[in-house]
Amino acid sequence: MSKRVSLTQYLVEQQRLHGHIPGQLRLLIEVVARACKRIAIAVNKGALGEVMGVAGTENVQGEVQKKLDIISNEVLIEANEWGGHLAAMASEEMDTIHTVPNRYPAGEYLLLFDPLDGSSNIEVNVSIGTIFSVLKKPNDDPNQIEPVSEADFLQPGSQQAAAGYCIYGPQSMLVLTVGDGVAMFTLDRETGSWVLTAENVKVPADTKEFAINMSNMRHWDTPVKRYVDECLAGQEGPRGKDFNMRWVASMVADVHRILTRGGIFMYPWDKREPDKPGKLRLLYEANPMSFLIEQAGGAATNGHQRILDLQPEKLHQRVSVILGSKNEVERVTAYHQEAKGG
Ligand SMILES: O=P(O)(O)OC[C@H]1O[C@](O)(COP(=O)(O)O)[C@@H](O)[C@@H]1O
Ligand SMILES: [Mg+2]
Ligand SMILES: [Mg+2]
Repeated sequence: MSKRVSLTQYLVEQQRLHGHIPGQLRLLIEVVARACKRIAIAVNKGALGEVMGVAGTENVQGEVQKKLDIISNEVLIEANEWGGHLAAMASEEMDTIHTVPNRYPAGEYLLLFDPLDGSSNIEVNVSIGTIFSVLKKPNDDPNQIEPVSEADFLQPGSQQAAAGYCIYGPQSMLVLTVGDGVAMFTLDRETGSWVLTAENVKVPADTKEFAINMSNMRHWDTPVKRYVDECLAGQEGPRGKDFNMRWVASMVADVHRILTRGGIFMYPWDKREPDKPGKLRLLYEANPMSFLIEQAGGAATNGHQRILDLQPEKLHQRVSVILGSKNEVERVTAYHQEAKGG
């Protein structure tokens, strides 16, 4: 890759080649990328800035909010509020949707985000990130401005127009798909621009690396326990090969590793909270990551169904997540079928 290609150049070229990035979508992606650059700078300041510690409030999920959860949420709202490209936003850190004030021309898109992913790693200087998903506003009749409702956001992940994440690690990187493969950009801190550093990213179908929070093992369902036991049995076991394990506890970092070298990531249902399908959120964690993984040739299920086919019922609903290298995801999913007697 000789000539340095900026995010805008890449989007314009992709539009020329595939025609999937109309002006408003390009603008939206550029605005989100700029907001992530501001969050990257705040994260990078660490204890030198006012970003560490708790905010003293709880979000709709009942989780203690970190200062950086709030700061990142505000940066994204502020950056996108002037409208022109989107009609409303939804966030992990906001109970309900945030519509763009109608003094601005409402745009065609809806933006959903996890403003700060991996919150438990903020204070320990481990990679964290921002995850985003873009949907089209349904029945977008330009002649009648229908007020946007929460129901407009409840679209299956297969309807996403774009998805991505920004990882704030040793490098800040933006990883993006608009449905024509996955591209990665690295933030050049000297010029402040996102520079294309990888495109047509592919996840290998096979892997010897699994990621799951092992401390929950006693709470797992049989199919997950069986799969992990077989990985741990290694060469002498039914898989006939040794597996390695990784768990960063930042979904962005675990998924970034998988997009970079393969692997399987699991945050399955467990009986600690049996009424909850899982810990991770469908609309702004599982759907965008599943779109990226599938666009890179991987797979993503909840153990039973393709995540992108799930019909959302609530804005903050949770889901069991199994994603990554295709053959491993299919194996874990098959174990769920077998357990169901399928
Ligand atoms: O602490 P655990 O149970 O290992 O959970 C880690 C998971 O929780 C998360 O931190 C949840 O995301 P948030 O930090 O955005 O709430 C994921 O990034 C990560 O995969
Ligand atoms: Mg998260
Ligand atoms: Mg979060």
